[in-house]
Amino acid sequence: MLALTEVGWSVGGAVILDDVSLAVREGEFLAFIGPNGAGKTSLFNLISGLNPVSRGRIALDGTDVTRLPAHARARRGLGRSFQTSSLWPGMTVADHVRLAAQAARGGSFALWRKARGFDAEVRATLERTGLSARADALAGSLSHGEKRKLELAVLLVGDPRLMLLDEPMAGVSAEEVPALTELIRSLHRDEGRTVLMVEHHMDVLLGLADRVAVMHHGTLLALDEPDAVMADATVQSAYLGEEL
Ligand SMILES: Nc1ncnc2c1ncn2[C@@H]1O[C@H](COP(=O)(O)OP(=O)(O)OP(=O)(O)O)[C@@H](O)[C@H]1O
Repeated sequence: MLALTEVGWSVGGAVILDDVSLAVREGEFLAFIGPNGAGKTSLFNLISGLNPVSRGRIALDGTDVTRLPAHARARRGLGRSFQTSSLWPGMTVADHVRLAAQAARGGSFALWRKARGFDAEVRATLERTGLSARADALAGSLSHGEKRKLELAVLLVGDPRLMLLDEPMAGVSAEEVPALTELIRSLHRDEGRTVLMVEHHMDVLLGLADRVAVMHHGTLLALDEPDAVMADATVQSAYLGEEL
């Protein structure tokens, strides 16, 4: 479904990503780990089209999308979430989903005009993400876990087949991690979506991922099933003194 061939990214002469090649099959859950600054978010930016690659090729469903902008990749089924929250604190949960639905269906993203319609879709999406009881709450009043759920709800409205989740557990309290983990698991297992996820919670990842990609200094250090990656001597030595 996704193939990266010798992908690299440089900024002002600094090589941030170098020679990253990997292939993801449809329905797979691939986790990305690596120390801070290893290049995980930068790689997601290249895959989603937020930044152009400096070298290499990216293909989606066998089609070269290397030169396609982010919105064109989104139309082909790619959706991504961001490490930092992208919600409007003064807008309700339901209105976030309604506006996302309006934008996804090609309507203008009119903030000044309350998006009408889409009630059934909003209801279903909030139910799907466990947010029904919070429909009328302002996003700013949500817990971290609920905010992460709402970001997923906004993403799901576009019905992405390939989801790039950048640290979806960031800032979430320990009590809220299991519900969020289950939601992400069901997006993959029950709905068959392909998921690429950057996450620092190793215990969460090991239970979700089919394979784990280890990034280190802008390169792909290892890519294998979770147990094999954790047992890999190179990975262990790269992480010596680092928290996995
Ligand atoms: N626009 C940019 N210009 C210059 N350097 C950048 C830019 N974006 C990222 N970098 C650098 O690229 C490196 C990789 O950053 P990136 O955010 O991709 O790492 P990461 O693995 O996602 O880290 P974290 O786990 O902390 O989110 C870092 O050294 C960062 O400072």
